[in-house]
Amino acid sequence: MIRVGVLGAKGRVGVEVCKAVHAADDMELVAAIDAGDPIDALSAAEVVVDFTHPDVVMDNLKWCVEHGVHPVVGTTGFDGSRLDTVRGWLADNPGVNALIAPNFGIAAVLMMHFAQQAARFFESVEIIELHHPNKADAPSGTARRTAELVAESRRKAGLAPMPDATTSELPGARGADVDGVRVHGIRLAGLIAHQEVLLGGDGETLTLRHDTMNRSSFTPGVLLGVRRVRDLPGLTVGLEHLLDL
Ligand SMILES: NC(=O)C1=CN([C@@H]2O[C@H](COP(=O)(O)OP(=O)(O)OC[C@H]3O[C@@H](n4cnc5c(N)ncnc54)[C@H](OP(=O)(O)O)[C@@H]3O)[C@@H](O)[C@H]2O)C=CC1
Ligand SMILES: O=C(O)C1=N[C@H](C(=O)O)C[C@H](O)C1
Repeated sequence: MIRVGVLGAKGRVGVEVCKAVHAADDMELVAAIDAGDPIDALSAAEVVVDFTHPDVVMDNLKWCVEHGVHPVVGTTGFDGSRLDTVRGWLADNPGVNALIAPNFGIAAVLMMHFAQQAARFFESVEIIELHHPNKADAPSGTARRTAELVAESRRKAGLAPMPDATTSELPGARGADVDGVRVHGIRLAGLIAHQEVLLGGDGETLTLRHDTMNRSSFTPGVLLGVRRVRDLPGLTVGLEHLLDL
């Protein structure tokens, strides 16, 4: 049995993670912590799943690593500098591993993978992410990561910057620039989490679209991460590394 703790246990995703861990034959839910609860309850866990908030996730991660607990993190807000900080903590605490994934949905991971594969064939790529209005961060972690993967593919293929003749714009009208890729964020009541990657070339376009219909869709990926994190040395970023893509 894997002893699992959950941080953000009363949140939209945390509730689903607790249910999934509870239902798994090979896991025991030893701690379910939310804001204001003492974190020490997590000492009984081997693996901790974090779905909290970008403002608190670094403190949570530090606690886990320093207490020999392997974190599996779905919380977003990670940039290169935060990831380097986590790598430093892990280097100081050998034997502890961490998995951070901007999206644990299998279809979302495939969408990112397909975008990365397709990017080198197109002059233009832009990303539209659409989420519920209670989301704290923009752009979404998934969109940020997709843009980085697209940019990496374009660099490897030696592509020129994307054509864009805009010389006059209202601030924000062209979205955020993530590694040279434009990302547009929609916050709309009724939505959960959705993303389109638009790829354009000479006389044709390709649109990759992913839709999250319910938050239980994240739990198979989370459980996979919980089962595997102890055997993944150091920091792993992205669920794709656990899938045979
Ligand atoms: N990687 C993935 O697949 C996915 C990632 N996410 C990300 O996960 C994060 C959470 O999303 P969501 O569930 O919608 O958010 P919610 O706001 O619904 O849930 C977060 C929960 O964490 C609690 N919390 C806040 N601070 C702490 C703390 N220090 N310790 C323990 N619990 C705390 C919050 O309490 P309170 O409300 O009282 O502050 C809340 O109950 C976001 O960053 C989101 O982008 C979401 C979906 C999928
Ligand atoms: O906040 C959310 O809801 C989601 N957050 C993650 C992100 O920022 O990419 C994953 C998914 O989009 C849902």
